[in-house]
Amino acid sequence: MDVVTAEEMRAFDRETIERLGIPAIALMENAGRAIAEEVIALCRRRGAGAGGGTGSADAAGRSYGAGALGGAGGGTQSYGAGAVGGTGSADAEGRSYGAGAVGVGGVGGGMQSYGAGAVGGIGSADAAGRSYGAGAVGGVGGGMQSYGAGAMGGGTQSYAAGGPAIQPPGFSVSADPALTLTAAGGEHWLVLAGKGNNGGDGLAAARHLREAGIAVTLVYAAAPESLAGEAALQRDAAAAMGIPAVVYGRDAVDLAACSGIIDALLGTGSAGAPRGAYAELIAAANASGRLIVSADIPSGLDADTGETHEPCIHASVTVCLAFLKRGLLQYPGAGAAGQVVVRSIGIPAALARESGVPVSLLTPEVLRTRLQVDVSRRRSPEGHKGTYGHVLLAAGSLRMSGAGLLCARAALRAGCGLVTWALPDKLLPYVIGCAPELMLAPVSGGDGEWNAGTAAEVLQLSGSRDCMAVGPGLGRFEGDTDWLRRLWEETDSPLIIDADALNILADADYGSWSRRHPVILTPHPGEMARLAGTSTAQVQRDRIGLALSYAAAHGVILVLKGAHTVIATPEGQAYVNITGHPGMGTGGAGDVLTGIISGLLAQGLDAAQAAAFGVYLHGLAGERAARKRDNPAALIAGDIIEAL
Ligand SMILES: NC(=O)C1=CN([C@@H]2O[C@H](COP(=O)(O)OP(=O)(O)OC[C@H]3O[C@@H](n4cnc5c(N)ncnc54)[C@H](O)[C@@H]3O)[C@@H](O)[C@H]2O)[C@@H](O)CC1
Ligand SMILES: Nc1ncnc2c1ncn2[C@@H]1O[C@H](COP(=O)(O)OP(=O)(O)O)[C@@H](O)[C@H]1O
Ligand SMILES: [K+]
Repeated sequence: MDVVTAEEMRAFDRETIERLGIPAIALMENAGRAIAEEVIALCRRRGAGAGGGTGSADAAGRSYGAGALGGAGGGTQSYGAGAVGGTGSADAEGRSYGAGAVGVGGVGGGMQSYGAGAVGGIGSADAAGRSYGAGAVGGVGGGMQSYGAGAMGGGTQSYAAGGPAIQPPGFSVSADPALTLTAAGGEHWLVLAGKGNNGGDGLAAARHLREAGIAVTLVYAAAPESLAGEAALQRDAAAAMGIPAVVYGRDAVDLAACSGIIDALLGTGSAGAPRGAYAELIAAANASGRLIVSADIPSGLDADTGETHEPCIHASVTVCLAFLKRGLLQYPGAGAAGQVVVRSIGIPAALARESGVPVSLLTPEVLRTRLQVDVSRRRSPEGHKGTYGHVLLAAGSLRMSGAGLLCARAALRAGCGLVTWALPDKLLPYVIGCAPELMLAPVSGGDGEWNAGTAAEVLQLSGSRDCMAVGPGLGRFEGDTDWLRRLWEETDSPLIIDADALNILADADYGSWSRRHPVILTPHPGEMARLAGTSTAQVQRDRIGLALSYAAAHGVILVLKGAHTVIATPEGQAYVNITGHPGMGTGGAGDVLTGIISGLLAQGLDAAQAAAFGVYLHGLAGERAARKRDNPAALIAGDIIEAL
């Protein structure tokens, strides 16, 4: 899934309108419809009657991709419960990716399920039960009557594993379930409309909600006469339908007197902190305690950096239009957006590909198709330990031997054939037997610390290894710059640099160091700040932007760790990972990541593949490890290794 800036988004808008000839109003209509569909799905899920289900796409609260919100329908009539969810894809962890595939939805247990499973029916799942591609999970029709293409005929369970949809015999008919709410009586939504196109999207959504029987009131942030272009057309259409409207500042408005709020105040055209009526409406909407659905981005969010201005909407759901915006992936914006659903509005996805949008969400599909990673990690039936490569690790010191041990064990669990851990010889008696699978290579360090003279020994060891990881628990020592420079310039395999080895780099002018093989740097934000000569806060201000520019300028693969880790390549690509868990904020979790990446490198993945796939697997393992604990706060780094 491509991730765009506001400027890229505007260019794709323009191209669609000017080159393809699709009128701007058509895009806005699609946007309004998409927003309305998500609001209706929300109303249905919170038990307004029809769906009865409380389905949510993602136990971890993340959902990217159209249809991710589809839930299970258990009511007597479930129009579209699951049907809406029928356009997304989900992996076994419940995360949903991508437009056009099948969401977690699609389970219809109602007496009549229109669309439950209906959309599903084509696709495939891998052996691990993860489902990729269009239609993968859908197709479970449990209703007494199932209408719709792909509905699996009312059987108890019918899985559409790759097969074509089976039509029930006889006459069939389908309605427009995504825009239908059978019991809309209790719903009254306010649509907060700005005067730009974001407001226009909200106004278009209002008409569809009204059609679904939901009471709607428009709240204009500016005088309606000040709207122009397509937004003005939407204003007039809403007025012609008799949708009630008030103007903030002129009429009395109580934002708590509703069942939900559509935030269509500011979108990608927003500049700086919200001003005047916009700021007041945002603050009042947040204070209302009502559910907020944002159009495109939460108003007050910087669409590129993810900075939240004061004030910024705190949405439950953000219906992101056409392409995922960078600011929705970067904290704190990611926290203000709630569940993100990316919906197509008629701007071809190929535009982003063709124009070389540099940032992608790291999904299994992106790993497979853009990075060409074999995510199934197939082992050759005739493979042996030599097939899967040999990691050399230079790590650990007297006070931080555990970092080396964690890293080495993680490399083994990542599936490499062999791991040799080079460590100061004084440590040897203490770590012997800690991980019997490891090979230990003591280097001269009488006091348990590293010293500059060990470079030759490490280089000697590296000669017959497939990659080298340096840094976890290393400590600093006299002459460490020259020591690292020798490893950098003379190792004949990919190098991964972490922890204190990053701090050595930060103090060195390493731009002049020569290097023939790829280097992966894995800084956390504090280490990144030292590398880039800036503050941690500045690093966190726009992690994607910084990672892209640093990796390109220094010719390295950069793994900027932390929630939503960014992997950037020297060629100018970046991948944003969304696996992981806050429980992973624990000492040694980064050492585990370094081990995983080196284990993958040894198996022959290239540096970008190993970094991206390593980060992805590390996050998944962290999630699994967190689920095993009574409370995720109890998670420790070793648990992540065991969950690999
Ligand atoms: N063809 C298009 O351009 C499409 C645009 N779309 C929507 O249009 C949005 C972008 O629309 P616009 O470019 O019109 O911009 P916005 O609607 O985001 O906002 C621009 C308006 O807000 C005002 N404004 C900007 N910053 C402000 C601040 N800090 N405080 C108060 N007022 C501020 C500006 O004066 C202007 O009137 C997208 O986010 C999306 O929702 C969609 O309808 C799809 C198609
Ligand atoms: N909130 C979070 N969500 C996802 N991943 C996290 C979160 N907090 C930490 N992590 C991950 O845990 C690891 C911590 O690494 P690091 O800070 O280097 O720890 P250490 O130096 O103790 O090994 C990183 O991979 C980071 O991305
Ligand atoms: K908005």
